[in-house]
Amino acid sequence: MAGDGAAAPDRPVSLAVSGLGCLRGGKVLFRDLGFVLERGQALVVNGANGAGKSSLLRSLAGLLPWRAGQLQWCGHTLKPTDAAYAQRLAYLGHHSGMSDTLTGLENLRFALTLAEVPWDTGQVQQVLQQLALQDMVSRPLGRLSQGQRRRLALARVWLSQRPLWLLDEPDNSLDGEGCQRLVQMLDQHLDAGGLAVVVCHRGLALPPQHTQTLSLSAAAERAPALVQEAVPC
Ligand SMILES: Nc1ncnc2c1ncn2[C@@H]1O[C@H](COP(=O)(O)OP(=O)(O)OP(=O)(O)O)[C@@H](O)[C@H]1O
Repeated sequence: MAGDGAAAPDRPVSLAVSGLGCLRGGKVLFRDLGFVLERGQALVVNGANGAGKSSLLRSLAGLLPWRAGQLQWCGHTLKPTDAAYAQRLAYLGHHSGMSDTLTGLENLRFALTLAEVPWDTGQVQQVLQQLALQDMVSRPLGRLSQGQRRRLALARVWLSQRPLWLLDEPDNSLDGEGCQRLVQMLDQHLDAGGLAVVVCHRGLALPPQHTQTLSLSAAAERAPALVQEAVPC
C-alpha cells in the first residue's frame, strides 16, 4: 500500500540523542536531553508554550545548531549540517512551506522534485484519498482552509519516503476526523519501520508499546522527564 511504500526505509533505522542542550535568546531551553528511537518507534513531545518543543524539533532537523550533546543516526555521529541525514528526514513546521498560488498537486510535485522522489501517480492518489484531499488538490492552496492546507502538508511528508518524520503540531487546524487520519498515517509509518518525533499539545493515540513521551518543562533549569507511555487522545 502507498503508506507502507512511502515510509519504508531500506534498512532498520535508529536515532540516538544524548546530552542535547539548546540555548535560545540567551536562555537555556533544555539541557542534557536524551532518547533513543529504534525502528517503528515514536517520541511525542509536550510541554508549556515556550518550553522549547519547536526548538528541539528544529535542532533534530539540523535547523538549529546543537550547543551540547550528540546525535547518532543508525550508529553514526552526526554534524548539524550532515546532508545525508537531511535526506533521511521530513520536517513539518508550523507553516506548510507551500505556495499559495500553486495548486495542491503542483505544490506536491514541486516538493517531491526538490526531495528527489519520483512521482508515482498511484501512490499520490492513495495518500490523497487517505487524507481525504482528492476533491481539493486542483485548487490553488490560497483557496483552501487551514485544515485542508495542513492535510496537504501531511501528504507532502507522507510521500517524501523519508524514514524520520519531525512533526511540529501536525494536528493544528485538523478536525476530529483529520486527527484520526493523522494517527492512521503515523501508525502506517511506524508499522513500516519509520521513526517519528511529534510535538503535540493534545496528545495522539499512538500505539503505547511503540511510543515514548517527553515532557519539556517550562522551567528551563529542570531536567526533562521521559516517560515510556502514550498520551491518550
Ligand atoms: N528566533 C528566536 N530567537 C530567540 N528566541 C527565540 C526564537 N524563537 C523562539 N525563541 C524563544 O525560545 C523559547 C522556546 O520557543 P519554542 O518555539 O521552541 O517553544 P515551544 O515549546 O515550541 O512553544 P509553543 O508551544 O508556544 O509552540 C521561547 O521562549 C521563545 O521566546
